[in-house]
Amino acid sequence: MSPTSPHMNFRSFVEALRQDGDLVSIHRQVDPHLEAAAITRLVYEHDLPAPLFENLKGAQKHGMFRILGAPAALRKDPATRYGRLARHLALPPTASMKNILDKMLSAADQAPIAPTIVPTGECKENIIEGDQIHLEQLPAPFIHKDDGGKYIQTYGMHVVQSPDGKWTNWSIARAMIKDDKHLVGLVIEPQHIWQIHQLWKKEGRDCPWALCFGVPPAAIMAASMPIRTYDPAGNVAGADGVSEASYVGSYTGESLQLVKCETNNLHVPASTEIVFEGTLSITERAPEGPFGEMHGYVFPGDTHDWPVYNVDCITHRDDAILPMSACGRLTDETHTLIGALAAAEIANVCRQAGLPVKDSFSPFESQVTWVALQFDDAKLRAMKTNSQELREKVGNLVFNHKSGYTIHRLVLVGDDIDVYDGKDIMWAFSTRCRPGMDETFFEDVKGFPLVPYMSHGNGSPVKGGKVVSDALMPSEYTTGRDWVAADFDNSYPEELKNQVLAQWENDGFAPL
Ligand SMILES: Cc1cc2c3c(c1C)C(C)(C)C[C@H]1C[C@@H](c4ccccc4)[C@]4(C(=O)NC(=O)N=C4N2C[C@H](O)[C@H](O)[C@H](O)COP(=O)(O)O)N31
Ligand SMILES: [K+]
Ligand SMILES: [Mn+2]
Repeated sequence: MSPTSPHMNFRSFVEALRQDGDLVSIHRQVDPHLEAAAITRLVYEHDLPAPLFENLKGAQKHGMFRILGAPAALRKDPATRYGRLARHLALPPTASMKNILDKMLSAADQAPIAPTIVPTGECKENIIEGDQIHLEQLPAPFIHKDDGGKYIQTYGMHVVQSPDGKWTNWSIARAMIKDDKHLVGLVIEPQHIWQIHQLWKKEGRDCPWALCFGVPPAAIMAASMPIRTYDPAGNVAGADGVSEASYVGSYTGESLQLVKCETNNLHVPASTEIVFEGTLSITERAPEGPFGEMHGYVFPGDTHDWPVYNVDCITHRDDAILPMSACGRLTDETHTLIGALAAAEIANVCRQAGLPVKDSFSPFESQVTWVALQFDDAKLRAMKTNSQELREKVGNLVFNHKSGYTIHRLVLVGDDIDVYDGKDIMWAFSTRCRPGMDETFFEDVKGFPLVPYMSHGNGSPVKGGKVVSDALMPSEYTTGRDWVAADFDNSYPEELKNQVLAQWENDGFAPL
């Protein structure tokens, strides 16, 4: 029996949400065609408990399957805003986003802990092979009314490995059902699944593949992060980083338990809810999309050819649960995970390059197209640099690194700004960054085609459109901040503030 703690076992994670009062089990029959996603979308837009659809129309015997919506979205109570994410990492429900991202980064300079191969696990409770496989008969969700198909894959973990076996990658990439035996989905440059697919193209063989729905929550966090592992010697193994499995081992402090697939030599977490095994074709492509995506848009009819996945075998737990991200406008996993984890890795890359970046976050108000980088003001001054030089240095570093792929604006701020507070970032950007003069634009870097102004805008969908906006004031480069903020914290003497706070409720105000 594999570990049963919530961050290491998806089923235990669902039970932990129930205990937290952060789960709504729906027993009435719900239609996976739009209805389950509609409920989940409303949950996202109001930060409500995660919906567990226990009785999907068309669900088969031995429970194939139930759906958990909103697996890593926000909780309404500000005190436990990120509690569902915290549960992915065995952090307390009151953990801040900084606690969560620091935990994810803690592995970057620790020795990796390799996974352990075990003989069997819960994911082997049911095995369906060959002509028993009928993907079209599964209660797969149709998520947005203008989508191009049933996106069964929005929160599962792809497992692929380089032909030499040295590099195993775990990542999330969308895929929809193509027909009874095939999926089709984005395999896009520079993602690791794309890099490994390219290696198999050179080999001239289809890429062995597994897709794991309902993996240990600590694993799906690394799957969503553009990590590179820096081994103690500072080398980056593999082409561009390796082994999310070992990275997960580092930040959980325990070795993940994996079992071998039935039909290939890949390994998957033993407690996975549902495993698809097969190959990612190096030749076959098919029309895919559109899909209501992370920036909040679906462009009807916007279909493109992408690689086909061939499903040879399905294994699953009894009463299996499929996690679903009905992504779009704020606030879902494409914001809480993609933006946040890219921001964390970008800060890591900046620090590795010697830049005094203390903190970073991707503000939800920017639909995670921006990252704010908080500089240590004293160390900035010691650099004896200037705005233009710093903008060029940061832009050339980040916009040419894979972790910067999804980000189109970097906002440089001082350490009086809380990067986790969107209001703070907008205040600094709006009042300290002179449009044009304090900005450096980058046209000769890789652009992110999922951003609507790229895919459906006026320029190249895949090149340029990026900017470093410096919201550090000139004084921060030289003498230090030469202003006082006109707010309660900064514009009143300490003892007066204490007196006002002590009198607050007596004066008739509600507690702050
Ligand atoms: C958490 C999460 C991450 C996602 C995605 C989604 C969710 C919920 C859905 C809902 C399916 C929407 C699309 C959004 C879409 C997308 C496409 C490109 C870039 C960002 C997002 C894409 C996707 O379809 N393709 C892709 O290549 N990467 C995605 N990521 C980002 C990657 O998981 C992330 O980049 C990792 O770092 C990859 O690992 P790697 O570094 O290569 O080992 N999806
Ligand atoms: K990853
Ligand atoms: Mn990777």
